[in-house]
Amino acid sequence: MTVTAADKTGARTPEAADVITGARERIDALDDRIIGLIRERMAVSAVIQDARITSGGRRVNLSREMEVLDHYREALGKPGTALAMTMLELCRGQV
Ligand SMILES: O=C(O)C(=O)C[C@]1(C(=O)O)C=C[C@@H](O)C=C1
Repeated sequence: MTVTAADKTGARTPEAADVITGARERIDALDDRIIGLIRERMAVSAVIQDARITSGGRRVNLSREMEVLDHYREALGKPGTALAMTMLELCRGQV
């Protein structure tokens, strides 16, 4: 049995299936860019952490993390805080 575009998208018409297929391609491209930006952020964060640790400091700086969390919450609301916490974990590991 062949799988149609409508099956894959959940759409009930070919027109809706076309819209969804096109929009999903854009989402996949956006996700690739977001992942690239996250990797870039991880590398920059590592530079900061290495400099601080080499100078005798600690990996984590909680006051800065509060600023980052506020930034995301102000931009995206409460789920932004959860997103920022995941981002910080990716960048500095679990605390
Ligand atoms: O800004 C810093 O001081 C960093 O170390 C970067 C960063 C971050 O990824 O945003 C990572 C760890 C710190 O706890 C705070 C923030």
